[in-house]
Amino acid sequence: ELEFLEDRKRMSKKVQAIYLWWHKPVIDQELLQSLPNLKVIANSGVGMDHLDLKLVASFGVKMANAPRAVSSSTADTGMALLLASARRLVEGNILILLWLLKIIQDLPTIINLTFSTVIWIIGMGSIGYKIALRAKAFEMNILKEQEEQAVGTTYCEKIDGLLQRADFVMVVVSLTPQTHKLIGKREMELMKPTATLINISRGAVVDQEALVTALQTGVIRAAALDVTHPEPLPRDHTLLKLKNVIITPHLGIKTDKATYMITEEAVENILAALNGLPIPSEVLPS
Ligand SMILES: O=CC(=O)O
Repeated sequence: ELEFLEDRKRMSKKVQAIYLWWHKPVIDQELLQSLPNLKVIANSGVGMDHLDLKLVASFGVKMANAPRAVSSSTADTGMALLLASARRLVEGNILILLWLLKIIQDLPTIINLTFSTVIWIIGMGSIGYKIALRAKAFEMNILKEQEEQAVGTTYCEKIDGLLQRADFVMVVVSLTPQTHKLIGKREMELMKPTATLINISRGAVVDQEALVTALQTGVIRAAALDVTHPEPLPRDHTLLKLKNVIITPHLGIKTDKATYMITEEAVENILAALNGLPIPSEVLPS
């Protein structure tokens, strides 16, 4: 039996599974208390930062996300941003007019990806792994230390050297209290002045104030962001005005096939939970 609900207050007590469609409905204590039969919440994406995992688990409710459906799409978006920034595609699309009108003669230099260009992928989960595959295909160098997978307490000791060596820093890590503003002023100052920061995780993983300053003062070359904090940014936000930034509206997984694939994965997770089987993409509270 399926119910499509806009108004969470109308949710029947019989509900056993919720498919969270782009963070809706909001799951809080009140809702969980009102659903005594709830067994599983399946999320329509990979990031679970909108859910209080511990709270949900304390009600004996299982949770699942959809990494199979979203990893490749998100990795493609990350690479598209990397390429667009390196090859100045967005700027080039504007410059073509000035060039054909002979207003400009000299075109800007674009950045090479091959020949010892180094990418550091922060967050070697299912998306990070797919980015690594793509970066390899572009003959980029992936930092060996990646495998050490350092998010957590050992992170601070490791992060500095990697930031200093990377030409492209791709942020893919989940947003948690530990990764909030993980990339701040200090981290950006460690980066090469020629480096590019790409964020496809969550806006709050990067300190946006510090990013604005870093981009304005040449601390780093450029940024390419599919995520910001908040989304969308207010109209007068400086990030929207800087020439060395590309921003897309959280397009990460919004492909033509995504809705189908994500829903299919969510249904698999829900059916497994309802039948008491192992949930393929179960997410546990950390
Ligand atoms: O943002 C997209 C996701 O969390 O999968």
